[in-house]
Amino acid sequence: MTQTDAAAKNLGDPGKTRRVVVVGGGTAGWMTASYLTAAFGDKIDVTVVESAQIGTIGVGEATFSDIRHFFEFLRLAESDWMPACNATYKLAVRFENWREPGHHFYHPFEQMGSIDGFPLSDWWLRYPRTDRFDKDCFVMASLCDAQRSPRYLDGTPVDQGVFETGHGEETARATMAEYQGAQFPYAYHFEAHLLAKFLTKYATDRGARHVVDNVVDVALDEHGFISHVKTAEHGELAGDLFVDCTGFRGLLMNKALGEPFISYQDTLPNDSAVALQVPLDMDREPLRPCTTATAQEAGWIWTIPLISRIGTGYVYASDYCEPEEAERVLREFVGPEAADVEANHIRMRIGRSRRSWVNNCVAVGLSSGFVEPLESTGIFFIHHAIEQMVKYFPSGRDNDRLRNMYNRSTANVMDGVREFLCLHYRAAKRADTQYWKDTKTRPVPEALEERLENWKYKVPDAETVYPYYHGLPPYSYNCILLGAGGFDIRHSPALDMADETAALAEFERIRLKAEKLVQELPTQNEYFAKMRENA
Ligand SMILES: Cc1cc2nc3c(=O)[nH]c(=O)nc-3n(C[C@H](O)[C@H](O)[C@H](O)COP(=O)(O)OP(=O)(O)OC[C@H]3O[C@@H](n4cnc5c(N)ncnc54)[C@H](O)[C@@H]3O)c2cc1C
Ligand SMILES: N[C@H](Cc1c[nH]c2cc(Cl)ccc12)C(=O)O
Repeated sequence: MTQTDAAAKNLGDPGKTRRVVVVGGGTAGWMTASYLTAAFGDKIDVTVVESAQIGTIGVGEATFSDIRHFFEFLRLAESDWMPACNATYKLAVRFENWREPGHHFYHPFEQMGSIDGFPLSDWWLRYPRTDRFDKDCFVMASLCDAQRSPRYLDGTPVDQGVFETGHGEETARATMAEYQGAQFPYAYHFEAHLLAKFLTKYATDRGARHVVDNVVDVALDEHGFISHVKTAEHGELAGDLFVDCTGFRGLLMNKALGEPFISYQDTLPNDSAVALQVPLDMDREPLRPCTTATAQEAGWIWTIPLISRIGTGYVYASDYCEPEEAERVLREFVGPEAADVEANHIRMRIGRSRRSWVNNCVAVGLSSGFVEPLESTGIFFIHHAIEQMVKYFPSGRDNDRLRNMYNRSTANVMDGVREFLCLHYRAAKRADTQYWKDTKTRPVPEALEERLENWKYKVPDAETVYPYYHGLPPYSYNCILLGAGGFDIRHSPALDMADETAALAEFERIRLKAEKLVQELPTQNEYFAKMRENA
């Protein structure tokens, strides 16, 4: 649709927000364009402008289980998008060597039970069945160790309960906020550039305009609102709302509008990464249904199994490790398969924009904020931002209240995830290098210091974790604290007197359910080999 078409559709009404210009064609840009077209159809006019010269970040392949709501909102079933994105399932993050060499534990997608008002983790501290908190309290930990698929070969999902949406699995349409309390049993891994390509078609098939060009200037009016962006070859792109999806550069939000950036670097020092895309033959190599985070001397290496390749990379602190050393460590970790693969070195901007919505500009993705991908939160931030953008969508220009509510919500999500990541380093037992020694003394957000002291006496629960919505449930904190081994946590004194019968029965129920599912479920390799056969 040309700008004149948009005018003809009365899209230029100053009292309405009808023309949305998205600058950037990475995961953030195309997730935003797709979601807005799904939300508002032809009531708004969406244009995406992306540079052919400036690349996307090229990584970002593991997700939260909440991402299911994004695809459902677009009315997409897994069969619609997973094959196009070489996607696999993710049951958990597997943390290796965070406690000591050779040790691993999981942070799974599975609610943790409670007995007589006490979390299962508290009962486990009083009556530990084994030395594996994760396997004793979560069925999924055993499925991860056995590298099982979360679906049977006929496609039936492992836990029917999570799909009771009232609409059937394929057409449920909901936001993350509507599902608080429920817990889907798995998330996904997918190839980032293939997802962007898939969503480009999804959005343009539904009317979004795609302009491949460089934005060379951002024009502000006398009120500091963006009137248009100027492109190298396609003239001016006018709009009512501009979405900055330009990545770490924050072209509109931080450069044109001058919105300050709040760094998290003092508490999260990992500011660099080097990534490899390593070919994988799923007929010969296992497809572990987890994202793996393997601790290293100055950071950690991610391993993300996809249908055709492994996404892997070393996230490290440049104060402790040079890029060349990081690449050497990564290549040694991967082995000979990495020999002919080009490395992608990335400098990460850790922190967030003070505000992510200023005047008529909303930043989404890396331009809004980012923390290292230890818990796969980048795409969750995008998804949350887009849902909130629709929730607080402006009627015109006078929307201070909507903007303020949006900015508070966005800041809380990122500040909360920051705390959760800081916890990983404080809770990690290892202290064998200066990097790991420093994790024990490095400052953390003040509120977290207080929470850490409290958690030594009482496992984390809804009353004692970060109080605002940030995507992570209390059980996630228990997984990290009791998995990483660096904290001595006491059980509640009440459990010295309470009857433990029901708790011990619950541990046995978990053990038997895990045993049964490991016997019944296919491996992820078997599942996707079957899907390939049926294609
Ligand atoms: C090392 C690393 C690992 C990560 N792993 C994960 C993960 O496992 N899970 C997860 O959820 N997230 C992860 N992330 C975050 C994830 O990669 C990003 O959130 C996601 O890719 C969104 O990026 P983006 O679209 O904001 O920016 P980018 O991908 O950088 O895209 C920026 C876009 O802006 C365009 N652009 C820039 N300037 C201009 C201009 N002047 N004119 C026109 N176009 C312009 C570019 O062409 C590009 O299309 C990771 C990030 C890093 C750095
Ligand atoms: N909103 C939850 C967040 C969550 C719960 N468990 C995990 C495990 C991992 Cl590895 C990442 C995020 C979460 C969800 O998306 O499931």
